[in-house]
Amino acid sequence: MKIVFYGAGNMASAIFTGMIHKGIVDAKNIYITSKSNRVAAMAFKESLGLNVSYNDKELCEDADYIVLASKPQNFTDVAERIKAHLSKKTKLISIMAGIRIDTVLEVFGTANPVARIMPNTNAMVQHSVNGIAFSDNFEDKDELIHLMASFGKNVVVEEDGMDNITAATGSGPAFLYYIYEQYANSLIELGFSEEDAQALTRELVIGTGKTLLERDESFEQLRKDITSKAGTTEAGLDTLSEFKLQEMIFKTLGSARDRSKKLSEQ
Ligand SMILES: NC(=O)C1=CN([C@@H]2O[C@H](COP(=O)(O)OP(=O)(O)OC[C@H]3O[C@@H](n4cnc5c(N)ncnc54)[C@H](O)[C@@H]3O)[C@@H](O)[C@H]2O)C=CC1
Ligand SMILES: O=C(O)[C@@H]1CCC=N1
Repeated sequence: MKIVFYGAGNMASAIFTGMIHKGIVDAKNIYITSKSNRVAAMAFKESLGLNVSYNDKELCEDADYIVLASKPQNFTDVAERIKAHLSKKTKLISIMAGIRIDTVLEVFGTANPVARIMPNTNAMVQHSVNGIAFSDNFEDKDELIHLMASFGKNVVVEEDGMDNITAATGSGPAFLYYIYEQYANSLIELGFSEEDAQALTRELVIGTGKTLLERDESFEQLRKDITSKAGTTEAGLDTLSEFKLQEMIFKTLGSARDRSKKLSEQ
């Protein structure tokens, strides 16, 4: 199997690192190319043993999958590199937020099988959530689903569901990291050093994450287990509940979803 990544940035590297670390694809079957960060691409060759090439004919020849992993705004440039060498049998995998399947086909002027994937950077620790939407002519979906399962949980959706999954779990890690940043900043305000604030917040997040891995109680139950009657947690939660946190998060997700829709219209 030959998998070619056009783009070797944050998201592509999380995917191919996850695939190689999980042993689902041999590094020698992965080819990457980029535009700007050639040094980074060569570093991946050194660290992971994959192939780096800038020869589009060589890259596209006998490719089973070509992963379109540039930013949406660079897609047409990437397509120009691939067009002349694209085989009809090659399956196109797009991770570009907001770019619809019919747009991919229109830009290439082909009828290749296309899958839209919406992963997240947790792929680098094999714990992504992957929204997947297939073109109608995509055969042997199970092979790709198996590949994607190597670095995360798959959620197969109709293409209209991709805007929501992009907001919820594609951008989702960034929203949580932002909340963790504010938590650490608040620890500094409480009087902790910046170093301690970062370390304590990190440990808290990792600890609650590991609890969620090992316990199946609901978020609410896990919260209630901490909240002693008339205790410190209850006092804090009484204050927290005065702010419209759920509305803030919903509006945040709504803006990300709307941006995904806007990208689809371009
Ligand atoms: N970063 C994330 O958490 C996620 C990103 N995505 C999507 O993944 C795509 C890439 O995002 P990032 O990895 O964050 O961006 P990035 O800027 O880190 O990587 C973009 C890559 O595309 C390459 N590139 C640009 N023009 C090219 C060309 N003409 N030929 C070959 N390579 C070219 C760049 O050299 C770079 O390696 C975007 O479409 C984004 O919507 C999807 C899910 C999550
Ligand atoms: O911010 C973006 O557009 C990309 C897609 C989801 C996460 N990062």
